[in-house]
Amino acid sequence: MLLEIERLTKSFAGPEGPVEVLRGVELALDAGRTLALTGESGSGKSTLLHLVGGLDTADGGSIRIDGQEVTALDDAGRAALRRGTVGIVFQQFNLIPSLTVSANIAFQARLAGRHDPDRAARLAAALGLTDQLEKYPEQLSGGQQQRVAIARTLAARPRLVLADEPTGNLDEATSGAVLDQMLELVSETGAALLMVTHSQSLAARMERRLHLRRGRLE
Ligand SMILES: Nc1ncnc2c1ncn2[C@@H]1O[C@H](COP(=O)(O)OP(=O)(O)OP(=O)(O)O)[C@@H](O)[C@H]1O
Repeated sequence: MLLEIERLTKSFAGPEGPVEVLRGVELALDAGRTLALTGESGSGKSTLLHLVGGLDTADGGSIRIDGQEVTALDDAGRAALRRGTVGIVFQQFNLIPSLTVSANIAFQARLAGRHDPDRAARLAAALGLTDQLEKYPEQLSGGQQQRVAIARTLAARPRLVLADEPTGNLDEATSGAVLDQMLELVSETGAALLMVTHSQSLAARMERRLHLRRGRLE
C-alpha cells in the first residue's frame, strides 16, 4: 500500500476551545490508483493534505507512505519526503520569482535527481506553456502560474501526487488538460493521485471518490 492513514486526528485552537477538524480519518491508497476527495468548505480537506505532505503535524494516528511513518519524521525527514516521494500542488503556487518558467519547471525534478529536459518540454507543451518558458512568474496570469506549478510537480515524477483544487483558476478545457497530465503520470509511473476537487467532471474521471464529513471520510 503506498498510502495508509489510520485514526488520524487534528484539532485547531478556536475562540471557544479546540476545534476537532479530523476525528479519526482512515484511508488506503495503492500505487497507480486515483482518488477524488470532496467535502464542504472548511471540512478539513486541505488540513488532511497538509498532514500527508508533512507540512503540518497530526495530533494522533498514523500516516504511512511506502511503509514510512510520516508522523515520526523530523523536519529534515519531512523535507526529504517532499523532495523525493511526494509531489504537492497547492492553491498557492510558490513559484520562485527569480527563475524563468523553464527553470521553475525543472527545479523540483533537479532536486529529486530526475530532471529530464524532453519530459519537461512535453509537459510544458501539454499544459500550453511553450511560449512562456523564458518569462518570469510575475509576467504570467494566475492560471498560467498554476500550470507552471503543476508542471513542476509532475516533472519530478513523484510516487504520490497530492493536489488541492489544482484547477481552481482554470477553464474547463485547461482543467481537462491538467488532469490528462496527472493521469498520464499515474499510468506511466504507477504514481498514486489524491486530488481535492469541487468539480464533478474531474471527480468523475477518478477511480474512487471519498467525502470528508464531520472529520471522517465516507
Ligand atoms: N492553522 C490553522 N489554525 C486554526 N484553524 C485552522 C487552521 N487551518 C485550518 N483551520 C480550520 O480548520 C478547518 C478546516 O480547514 P481546511 O482548510 O482544511 O478546510 P477545507 O475543507 O480545505 O476548506 P476549503 O474547501 O474552503 O479549502 C476550518 O474550520 C479552518 O478554519
